[in-house]
Amino acid sequence: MVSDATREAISDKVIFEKRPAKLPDGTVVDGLYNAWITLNNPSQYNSYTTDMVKAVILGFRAASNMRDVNAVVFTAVGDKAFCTGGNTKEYAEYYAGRPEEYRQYMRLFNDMVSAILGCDKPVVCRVNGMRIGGGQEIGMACDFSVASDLARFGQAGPKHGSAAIGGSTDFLPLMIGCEMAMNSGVLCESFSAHEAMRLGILTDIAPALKVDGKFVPNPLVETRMVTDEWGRIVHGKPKTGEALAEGKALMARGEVDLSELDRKVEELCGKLLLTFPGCTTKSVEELRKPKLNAWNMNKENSRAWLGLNMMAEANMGFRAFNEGNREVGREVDFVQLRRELADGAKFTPEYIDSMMPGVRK
Ligand SMILES: CC(C)(COP(=O)(O)OP(=O)(O)OC[C@H]1O[C@@H](n2cnc3c(N)ncnc32)[C@H](O)[C@@H]1OP(=O)(O)O)[C@@H](O)C(=O)NCCC(=O)NCCSC(=O)C1=CCCCC1=O
Repeated sequence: MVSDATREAISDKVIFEKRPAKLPDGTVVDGLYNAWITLNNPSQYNSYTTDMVKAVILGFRAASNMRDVNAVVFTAVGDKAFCTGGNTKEYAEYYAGRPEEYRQYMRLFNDMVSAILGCDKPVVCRVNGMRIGGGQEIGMACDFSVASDLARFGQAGPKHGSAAIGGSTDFLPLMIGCEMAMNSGVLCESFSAHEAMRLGILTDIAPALKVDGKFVPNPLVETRMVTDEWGRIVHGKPKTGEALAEGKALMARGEVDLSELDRKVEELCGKLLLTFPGCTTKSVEELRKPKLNAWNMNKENSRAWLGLNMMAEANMGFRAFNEGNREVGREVDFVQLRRELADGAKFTPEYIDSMMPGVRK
């Protein structure tokens, strides 16, 4: 149930809140609200469990129907992660080897993405930290994203036994271009908030590190618009060498403060408030169409493939992440796997067990 209460937990790990709407200058507006839907699973980087997916759907549907709600803010607890996708513990310990149940789960996941894309209010993703895997997918389904400049963005599928077909393969080519989409969706190379902004998946970024009481830009990445010796833009790329060491030292001295992120999110919601509601909804609906069309074209096939893949690579990859650790690693030995598959290895339970990190010395 979602009521008009100001704040309530709609599952043990999702909070629904109606916060008073504000004008762009911060003045509170009586009788109007923004609905905040907050993932609350910080110890697992705000990854979503099945129950959380159900609650997110409920939250979006409820906010969509509330006539006094201006916009929806989708965010998460803490400053580490917005969301790192599906809960790998649940994937590894429950869904691995259960293709039909995972297919049912994917009905819910698809409904979550569709609930965001079909929300009758503009949706703002408040990116409080890393947005990875399915987290990136539900984030990109939102209409606007405003991020902490310490956040990182990327996919995990092909490293952990999945494919980024819960939205990213639909949205990324449209939003950042096919080539960078390949980089992210296949190689799983993550990018910084500065790079994400430059590539076009963020509306704005906010400094989040305070050193000696002052905000400083992310000290781990290059923030100047400069090129390397070969003429390639390095803005947003990780610093290296001495600059990186200095950046890390600054990071260690500072503290994370998301107040500037909150100010920017409220300001954006305030700008939305100063528009005709019907015209804004229509504009949002139209501007969503490229994402929605791509999503609707592929989501059912993707669901079926993901279900069956829980017998093979997902079974192996998510278990490897879940059963591995920093010492033995959390990925399979891809070269060994490829060699053995080329020799005809089958995805039997014994073979999957034997591929867990640290099992074969
Ligand atoms: C790269 C990471 C996101 C961050 O790495 P790092 O900063 O080194 O942190 P970790 O030590 O790895 O993680 C900290 C603790 O959080 C737990 N954690 C992180 N992510 C998850 C998760 N998704 N589910 C459950 N728990 C998670 C981690 O285990 C640590 O806890 P511990 O107790 O062990 O200390 C890295 O964390 C990472 O790669 N995470 C997994 C990302 C991932 O594979 N996500 C699922 C992708 S697939 C997906 O989302 C899909 C969506 C719909 C369609 C189908 C699909 O596959």
